[in-house]
Amino acid sequence: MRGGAAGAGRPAGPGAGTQAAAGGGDQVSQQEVVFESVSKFYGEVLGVNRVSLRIPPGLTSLVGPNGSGKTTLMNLMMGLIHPDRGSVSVRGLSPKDPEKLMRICGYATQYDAAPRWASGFQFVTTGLELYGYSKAESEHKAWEALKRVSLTEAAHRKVAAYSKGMRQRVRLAQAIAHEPEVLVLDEPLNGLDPLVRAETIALFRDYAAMGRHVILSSHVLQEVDVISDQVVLIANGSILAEGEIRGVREEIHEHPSQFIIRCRDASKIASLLFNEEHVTEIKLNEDKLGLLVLTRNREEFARALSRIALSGHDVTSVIPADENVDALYEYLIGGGR
Ligand SMILES: Nc1ncnc2c1ncn2[C@@H]1O[C@H](COP(=O)(O)OP(=O)(O)OP(=O)(O)O)[C@@H](O)[C@H]1O
Repeated sequence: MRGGAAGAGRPAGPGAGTQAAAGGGDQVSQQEVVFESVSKFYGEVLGVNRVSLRIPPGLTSLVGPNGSGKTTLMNLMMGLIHPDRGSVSVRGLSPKDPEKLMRICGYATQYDAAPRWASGFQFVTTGLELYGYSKAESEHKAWEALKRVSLTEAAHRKVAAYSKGMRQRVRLAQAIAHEPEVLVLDEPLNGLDPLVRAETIALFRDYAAMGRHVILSSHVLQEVDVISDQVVLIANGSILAEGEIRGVREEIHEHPSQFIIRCRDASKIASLLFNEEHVTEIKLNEDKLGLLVLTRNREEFARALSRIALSGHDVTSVIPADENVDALYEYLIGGGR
């Protein structure tokens, strides 16, 4: 199902079973968010490409650089956009049925959407009234939600006077106010100070512990790795790796590096490198003067090649074949640097 992000192949990894399995049982999908071979284009621009994913209840983080497709996946789940190909279902519901979907979903976009003229309390209450709750019910639920995000003191102040972190929290309050089973939050930890961040994460964990879905996005794996039950790494509209963090980290660490070797006798060097345990694949050039080597261990590869050169084989040059892929993995694992 790969879309070939930056040309990366995906090694088989342990994962948490979030990868879509063909013909998954209907009973299971009633409890999951399912993408089946979903593609979405914005005109010529790729949003996501052939994404297949099963997200079980719990806390799942979508992680990837700017423009990788995180918001597109969230908007597809919430029925704000529809796939060009494939299908999406959210706990058995189609996103094309917004009335039912909105009853079980809460969505906080990354945009600072709360109207400045309203107080935090009015903003959350109005949202609930639109869901059909009575005024009294709406006010009660709004107050409870504002309590959950520690905004009761500022509840009657205008949103215009809120800090960035407070505006982030009032949107979270609006998303949780009707106690949805599926909470989708686009970059919800942006702009929060450490104390509020810790409280917010505790709220997510409480939600997840109740068997609900909490699906959030982040640019930075390190921001969400320890808090997530599963992570989904996205680049260029395709899933790079997904599952429990340990398995995903292993996949990243073990992703093969590619090198092009130019040399006099490529067949001989290929046969010597083939004995190395870290070498996963070798392709010989037709001219027999070059080869492409995939290795899981750059240091071992460098040592092996030095040994080969020192034993009299002529190696003209060695160049990394795909620095973009390496840089992407380094970005993901290195905290978005
Ligand atoms: N409305 C749109 N019109 C045209 N292209 C779009 C639109 N929305 C998204 N895209 C493109 O689709 C791709 C995926 O974008 P998306 O917003 O899903 O990524 P993202 O991972 O959420 O990025 P960020 O971290 O910056 O929010 C990008 O190339 C983006 O430019």
